[in-house]
Amino acid sequence: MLRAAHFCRTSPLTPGRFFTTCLTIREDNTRHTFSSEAQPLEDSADSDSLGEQIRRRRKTEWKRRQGGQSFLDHLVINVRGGKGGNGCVAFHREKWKPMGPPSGGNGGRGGDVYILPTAGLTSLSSIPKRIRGGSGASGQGTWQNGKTAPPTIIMVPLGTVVRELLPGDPRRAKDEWEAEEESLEGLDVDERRASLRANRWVHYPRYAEDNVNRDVFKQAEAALYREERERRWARKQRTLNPVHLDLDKLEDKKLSVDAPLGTGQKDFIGHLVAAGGMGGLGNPHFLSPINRSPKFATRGYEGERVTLSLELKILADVGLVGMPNAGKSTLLRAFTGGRAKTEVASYAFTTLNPIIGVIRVAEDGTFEGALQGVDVFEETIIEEESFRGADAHPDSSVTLSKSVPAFKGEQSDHETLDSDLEYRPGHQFDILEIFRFTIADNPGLISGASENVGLGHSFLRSMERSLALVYVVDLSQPAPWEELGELREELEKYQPGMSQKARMVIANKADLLAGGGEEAAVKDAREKLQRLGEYVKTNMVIHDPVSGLERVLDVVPTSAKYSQNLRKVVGLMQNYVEEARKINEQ
Ligand SMILES: Nc1nc2c(ncn2[C@@H]2O[C@H](COP(=O)(O)OP(=O)(O)OP(=O)(O)O)[C@@H](O)[C@H]2O)c(=O)[nH]1
Ligand SMILES: [Mg+2]
Repeated sequence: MLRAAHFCRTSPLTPGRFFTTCLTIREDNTRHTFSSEAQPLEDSADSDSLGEQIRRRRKTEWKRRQGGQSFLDHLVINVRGGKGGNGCVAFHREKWKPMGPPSGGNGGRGGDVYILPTAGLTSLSSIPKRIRGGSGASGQGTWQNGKTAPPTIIMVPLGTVVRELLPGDPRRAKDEWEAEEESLEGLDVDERRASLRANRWVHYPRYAEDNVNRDVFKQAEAALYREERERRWARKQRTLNPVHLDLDKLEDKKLSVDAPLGTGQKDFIGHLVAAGGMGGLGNPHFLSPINRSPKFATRGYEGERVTLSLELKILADVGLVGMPNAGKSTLLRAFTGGRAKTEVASYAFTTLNPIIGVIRVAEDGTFEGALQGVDVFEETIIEEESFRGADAHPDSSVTLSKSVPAFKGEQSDHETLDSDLEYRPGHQFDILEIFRFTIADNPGLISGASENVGLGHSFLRSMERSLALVYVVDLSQPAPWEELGELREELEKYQPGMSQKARMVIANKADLLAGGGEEAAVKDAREKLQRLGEYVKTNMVIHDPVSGLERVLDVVPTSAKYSQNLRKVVGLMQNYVEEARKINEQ
């Protein structure tokens, strides 16, 4: 196996220009270094925000190196039940009783590992990749049995699907028996036997050699292997019935009346995924008419080892799909009035994990996000700085809002709303709300994502169950239609037929084309939009599986930054969601 360590360092060359140097040390000690000049950072940035930019860029680079394997909606974890405690070899000692009976206690059971759906959690980020149940305590003299380890509970968010990975899956770790087999590889018969014995038996001090030559020990060993064969078979049977849990409800089961007494377990603590190992047997267990003084005991068994894939079903009704920097995150922020905390910045792959926002709509099509009073959705760093400035001077008039003319021909969502003072975001909106749906902002999808270019395309997993997909393209690009074709291709490569879920094309950043309102610019913008519409009409037709009819995607120009024309987008999205929900109900 080729193991490699990576060290990356981003260092300033000249102010504003940065070099990323990566050093890879392979297992065979060969070193591989490469440097790449990163995109220049903003010149105007002060040292604070420069540091912040470097931090963010490093985070993005780290995520890119994961090759699309580390989205927080999907996690593969290795779980081990706790090891059982060892049995004890001891003899009772009392005054005037020199040859007391064997009195070694049994080992305690290893801790079981449970998985419990929990309200209030939203991500899998807090779950470690390796989880191990506690070990049972070893037995002691005077018949003292070891304590059973307490259970370990993995708390997962509601909506998590848990699947056990089966043999053959490269991500699966070896189970307890396979791991032992692996450790014995390359040993000859005697070494193998010695190793197996060392893992299974505890001997009275200085009696190890004597024990292994005695018949009573050999009989006990044969019995142990017979029993082990049965347990091995039972463990194999378990793979025929692997763990598969769909944890989308809170469970409040009462313990069955048959629950063993003294488990001390009153509440439901979850679903058992890996049982702890049995404790070892103390030496009284081997007492027999032909062996009055057993000088051996067994060790505790390893707990079950399973590899689980945890998948968070993010059930967003609508998913935004677009190239990096198209403005998906800005759109989500504008739809939710800045409530959705998703980062916005002018470099590619700012968004590293899918993020969900809720859109609430009133009867007349007003959506709550438009009432938050934010007119301009700036980049996160700029917004943070403005907030800091406003905090420092409470009397100053620094606000995020600034008036920007709507791009010609399109309505501003805020202009129409200013007069409607009865609308208020927050709880007041509850009485007006007639429809609600969720929307997901995704990381950027680029051409070649299926070969793990960029962040790969595995984040689309959370979109599989979306009711509708919406393409977001940057209208200020010279040929936005080319982006569309690439996006569709990547969707299809991820899952054939997925592009059929697309319903709309948002042509964002329209303000950049005709924000000033000059006639020539407006004319150009209109022509570009028309060309985009024609491309969509001829190349992006989808076949509605229900009606059997062909369907043309809607094309809507918007400016996410200045919240323009979003009302129309929300209205259309509402239609798609209503339609899809109706079909799903049938
Ligand atoms: N002028 C203008 N700029 C916009 C608009 N929407 C987004 N931007 C800018 O475009 C840049 C990228 O925006 P993001 O929202 O981060 O883009 P994204 O698609 O989420 O990018 P990734 O997360 O990297 O995939 C930021 O600098 C935004 O301020 C818009 O409608 N008009
Ligand atoms: Mg983004």
